[in-house]
Amino acid sequence: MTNYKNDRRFNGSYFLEEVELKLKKRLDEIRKSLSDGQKEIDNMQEYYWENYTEMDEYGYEDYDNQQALLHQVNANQEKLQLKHRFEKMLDSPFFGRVDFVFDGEEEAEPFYIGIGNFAEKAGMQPLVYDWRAPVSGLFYDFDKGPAVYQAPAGEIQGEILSKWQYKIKNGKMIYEFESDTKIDDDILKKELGTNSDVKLKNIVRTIQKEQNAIIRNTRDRILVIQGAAGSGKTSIALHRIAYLLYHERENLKSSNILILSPNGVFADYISHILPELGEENIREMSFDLFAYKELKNTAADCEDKYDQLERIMKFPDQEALRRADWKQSAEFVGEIEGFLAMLEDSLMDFRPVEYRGMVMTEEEILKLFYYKFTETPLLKRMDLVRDYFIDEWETLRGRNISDDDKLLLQQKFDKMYVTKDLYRIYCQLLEECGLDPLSGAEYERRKIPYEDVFPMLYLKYRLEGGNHSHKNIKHLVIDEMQDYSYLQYTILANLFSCKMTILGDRAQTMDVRQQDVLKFLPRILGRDLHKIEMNKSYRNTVEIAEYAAKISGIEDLILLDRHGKEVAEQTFASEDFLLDAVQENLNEEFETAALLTMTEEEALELNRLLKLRGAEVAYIDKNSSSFKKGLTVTTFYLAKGLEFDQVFAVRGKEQNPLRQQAEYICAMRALHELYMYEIADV
Ligand SMILES: Nc1ncnc2c1ncn2[C@@H]1O[C@H](COP(=O)(O)OP(=O)(O)OP(=O)(O)O)[C@@H](O)[C@H]1O
Repeated sequence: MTNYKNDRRFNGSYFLEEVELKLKKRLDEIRKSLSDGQKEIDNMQEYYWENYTEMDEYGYEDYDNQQALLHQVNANQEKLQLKHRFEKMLDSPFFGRVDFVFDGEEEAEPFYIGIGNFAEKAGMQPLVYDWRAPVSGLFYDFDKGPAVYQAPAGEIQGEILSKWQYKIKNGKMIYEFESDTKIDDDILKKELGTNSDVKLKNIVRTIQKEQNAIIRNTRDRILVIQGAAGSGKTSIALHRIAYLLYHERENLKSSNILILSPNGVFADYISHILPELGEENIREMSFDLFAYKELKNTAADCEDKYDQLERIMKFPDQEALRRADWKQSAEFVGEIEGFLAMLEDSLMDFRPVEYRGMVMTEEEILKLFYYKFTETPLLKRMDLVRDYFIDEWETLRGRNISDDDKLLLQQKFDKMYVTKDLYRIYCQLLEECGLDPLSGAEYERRKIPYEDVFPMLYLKYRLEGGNHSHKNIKHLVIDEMQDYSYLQYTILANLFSCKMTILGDRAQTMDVRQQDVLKFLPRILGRDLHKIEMNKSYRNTVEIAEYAAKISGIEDLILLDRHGKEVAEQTFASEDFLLDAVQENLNEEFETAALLTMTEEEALELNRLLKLRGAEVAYIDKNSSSFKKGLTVTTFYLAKGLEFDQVFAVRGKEQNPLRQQAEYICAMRALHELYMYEIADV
């Protein structure tokens, strides 16, 4: 074996200089080619406008021109993406290196790993490998010694001689060292010890082995990750998407992926990771918002999930809680199904239809309705009977029915439904179940309570058929899985039959009881779902995580050995004293801090008092779409999924049924310092 240590390729600093030169050269070439490409596009357009009147009458020439133009535009678009990636890489071309000897060979090969592939010329062997490339798996999964990775051609075996980690900033080597262990704990602690940001960080430099296994899992159709707060679920889900986009780029585009996320602030918080990893951003949607849009023709307004939470905390009524829970359960889905079977008769008032000499008897209608079109959802079925009638009439008479008459016929057939109003039908369902119907008869006065939003949506789909606008979605990501009910998953399973990554933490359920969705998910999504548990928490210091674990009763949490200040608990006589303490403890050296309350009313009041003191604060409400550096005031439920360097949590009142979960959620938002405050009852 040659002394590979003398080879310049094995010296990170030399290699950095070389790569930077080559990156710059390649960037110059791309810029030139982009500008040539743009000139070509301009020329093509000019040629088109000058000549289009003389092009052949069949449009062949026109078509060829358009195709050539499209081809050039696409080529430029690809070059532009490459340019963005290389510009980013110029700042930090690589962060790791594995020296690997392939089985049967003598010499080691250095594999440098960065956020993207980089080769001196397109098609040449990369100088730097994308962190998602097969060979990069060596960096995340193995120590020194025998190692394997999965290449497209099969398993590649060999030996890792050494592993290196680098920190490069603005093109300068900040540090480089050889590390024996997987991803050195010291580096991880250093990364985690830094201040938080208003955006979630990318973790490519320090992905852990168990996290890597989830990111690179392409085998399982449905992957469910139950992970403790701060275990990296959201980070992993986003890196997994980047990985899948890289590996399945032939048939998976960013437009084929959808994230179901809890709210706008969270969506903004995670929005930059994919672009940072060189991928396009993906669509994000709140399931609540989706439901409201679907029901906008049924009622003028829908209650918000957060309004329901506020009500539970302010007026805890056991009976109401039980009812709301029941309406989201498998049992209620069964009730709806029973009701639907009954509706087949009770909703109908059949009568013969006569039109210009042709009569369809009641018996004929019944036959079509209950036999021929029985598979069609109830509220859509009569349309088929009507179309059948129109078809028959037009065939017999040899002429078409006018649009006005068709409308008239539609009214005749529609009259056979006692009502087509989903809201009224839903009220009937509630009455059948012995519950009070909803109030407000006219559309403008209707506001659907949150507990009825998804049952009504379920009923709508069963009566009218599902929404098919998501047919192009090939991968669905559901974050905060514990906050979706049996009924919601049933609806989701009907809307999406694609691959899914589902992640959450039962200890952070925003309900009175913790919910383990894994108890019912296999029944809804199929038995082939794969469940993974993650108990290691990365976000907080040991002091904070241990304190939070006590609140929730979690015992199996594994903590990274990062220490900080003890958690401070204090009771104050008034809000003013509490705010004095917040302002005293606010540390300017941190980037972000949050004052978290249980209810919106408390958050608004503390925000108002802080503003009166002239403090610079940002307030997050349910319509906010981002959060800012400095101090933020909000409720625990809107802070879910986010993290802050310092957290000042204001504990709830004893009778608040969400108190335990809320305190756990607040505590786990803190990276470095946690203050648990209380205002004494007077
Ligand atoms: N391998 C890693 N390297 C560096 N940082 C990591 C790693 N894994 C997780 N983190 C950090 O830990 C913190 C928590 O990650 P993330 O928000 O993804 O966790 P989560 O499980 O979704 O948390 P929660 O359920 O509380 O919202 C983030 O700051 C993230 O950057």
